[in-house]
Amino acid sequence: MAKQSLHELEAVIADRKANPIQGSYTDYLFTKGLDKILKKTGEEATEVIVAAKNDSDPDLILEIADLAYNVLVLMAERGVSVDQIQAELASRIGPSDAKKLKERPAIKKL
Ligand SMILES: N=c1c2ncn([C@@H]3O[C@H](COP(=O)(O)OP(=O)(O)OP(=O)(O)O)[C@@H](O)[C@H]3O)c2ncn1[C@@H]1O[C@H](COP(=O)(O)O)[C@@H](O)[C@H]1O
Repeated sequence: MAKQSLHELEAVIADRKANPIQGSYTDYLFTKGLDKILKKTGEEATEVIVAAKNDSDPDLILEIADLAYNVLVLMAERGVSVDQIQAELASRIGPSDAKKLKERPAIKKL
């Protein structure tokens, strides 16, 4: 199955911002501006909550993908990168996880 990484989608969104294309939904959001992007992000977050609460709703993955796309558009609008989010998440790795990571090479040597 074809996959698209967050970095790849980030690059497409950045390209739409730099080189607007007629009919592009991403360009439509950037043209409407921050308030529209925030409104759509809030709507998509609500749709994720509704789908997650409903066991028989088949659309949870679709709704999470919509939210991820909207958050990436919001990040581009506010100048936040996927790398920055990854660095922030990495900085939160707890002491026990850091210890486990340090122990890995020692285990390999055995
Ligand atoms: N992942 C997405 C993505 N997810 C959702 N959407 C669009 O988001 C819109 C959401 O529909 P809604 O009914 O909520 O909104 P609407 O009624 O169309 O419009 P408004 O409510 O915003 O006024 C749809 O038009 C979807 O096509 C997306 N549009 C684009 N992408 C990605 O962005 C790339 C670039 O897309 P374009 O900018 O359209 O070229 C695509 O190749 C995709 O990878």
